[in-house]
Amino acid sequence: MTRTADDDHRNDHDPILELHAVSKSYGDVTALSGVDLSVAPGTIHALVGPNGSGKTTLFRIALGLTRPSSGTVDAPVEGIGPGFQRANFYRDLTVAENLDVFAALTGAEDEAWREEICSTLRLDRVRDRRAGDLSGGFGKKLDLALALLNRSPVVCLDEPMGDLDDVSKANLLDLLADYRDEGHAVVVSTHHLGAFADVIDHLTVLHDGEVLLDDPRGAIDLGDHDSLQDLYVARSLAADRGSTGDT
Ligand SMILES: Nc1ncnc2c1ncn2[C@@H]1O[C@H](COP(=O)(O)OP(=O)(O)OP(=O)(O)O)[C@@H](O)[C@H]1O
Repeated sequence: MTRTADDDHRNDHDPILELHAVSKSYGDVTALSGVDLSVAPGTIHALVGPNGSGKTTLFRIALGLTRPSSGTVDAPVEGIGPGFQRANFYRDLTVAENLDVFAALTGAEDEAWREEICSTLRLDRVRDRRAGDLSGGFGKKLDLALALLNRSPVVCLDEPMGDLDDVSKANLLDLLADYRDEGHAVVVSTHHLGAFADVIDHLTVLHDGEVLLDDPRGAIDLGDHDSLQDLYVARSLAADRGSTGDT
């Protein structure tokens, strides 16, 4: 369910995106089972989990692209900026034309912001290139630019680091941290938790369609683990074995 303008009496600290008891089945495959998720404004919220744990399904439900089998979604009336694992742009248009079309479709009028995104992601050099001819990394950058273009209060980015060069990765982390600091929420689904370790504010771990861990960064006790990545892997392995994974 998307909030309507009349419903939208959020204050600054209310969650910007919430899933309540969301389940999704495909035939006899349970992709998600009773998932609650609450994303706060001004946070970078990482969503991790082994292959097949339900991350993409959760994103698609949050974005309204897939209907949950049960449960509800409370999303902002302004919409969510989607950044997909697979390219989501018009392949026959140039990069610049894609940016123009998406800006027109979403009412994104802030030219300075568009320029900042393009220079941060080093997209400038391929502005006149047909989008379908872009390399994997530049295709990912164009998807990211389109997701961020209209400054949605929340963006959901699926594996945003995939195929990016190291300079662009560093720039993207800075851009996302700034975006967060302006009060927006950034939800990142990734298999590279370590790359986001310095910027994330909240971690949700999915395992077999259920929430295994869901805590603000400051509340996570690493125990004997050296990093969030190590903790996540240990918890996931323990869940596979049916134990708690606490050290
Ligand atoms: N359209 C579909 N039809 C049938 N099963 C599906 C469909 N989409 C997802 N699934 C199943 O739902 C489960 C969760 O898949 P999902 O793609 O959400 O996981 P994921 O965590 O994003 O995985 P990965 O890390 O490999 O991208 C998997 O068992 C998958 O096979």
